[in-house]
Amino acid sequence: MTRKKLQVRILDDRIGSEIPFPEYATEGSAGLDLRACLKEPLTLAPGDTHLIPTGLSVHIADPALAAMILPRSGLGHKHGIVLGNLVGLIDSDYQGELMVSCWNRGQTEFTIEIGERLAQMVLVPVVQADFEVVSEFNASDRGEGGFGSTGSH
Ligand SMILES: O=c1ccn([C@H]2C[C@H](O)[C@@H](COP(=O)(O)OP(=O)(O)OP(=O)(O)O)O2)c(=O)[nH]1
Ligand SMILES: [Mg+2]
Repeated sequence: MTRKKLQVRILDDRIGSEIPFPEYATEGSAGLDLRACLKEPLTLAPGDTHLIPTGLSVHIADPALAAMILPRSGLGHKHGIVLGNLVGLIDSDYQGELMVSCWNRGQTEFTIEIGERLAQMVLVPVVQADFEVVSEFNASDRGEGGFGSTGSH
């Protein structure tokens, strides 16, 4: 197993005690759960979106990496708590606090407790593009077909 060293700053002194430090839940987990670093519980009414601090910042530093913030399936499916931006992308040069945009897309209010696991962060490889402007592409099997062009089933 290869792990990447990732610099992290702890911005709230409750992290590591009252609010656990993020860790992989199992050996095979892809994501690190990010927790709500709130001063008090926060109730999201149906339709509400709130930007919630995590109490942590990371500096990925390597442009060949990024982090994605993804919803947790249980919160999203059972309680309608997903991300206001659908997916969060953390740039390798971002040094600010990791924030989670929480959107209650459900029909009932939901209370986010202090330290609740809200979302998960996944480190992903990135390839930056170097655009080469051309007038034509070499022909491919698909060509310009998309959006269902290969049939309805
Ligand atoms: O869920 C998220 C999404 C983004 N960010 C931080 C890290 C990211 O590197 C930065 C900018 O995000 P993005 O590029 O998606 O937002 P933008 O609206 O394009 O803002 P900017 O103009 O700052 O790039 O905000 C978070 O903390 N949480
Ligand atoms: Mg941006």
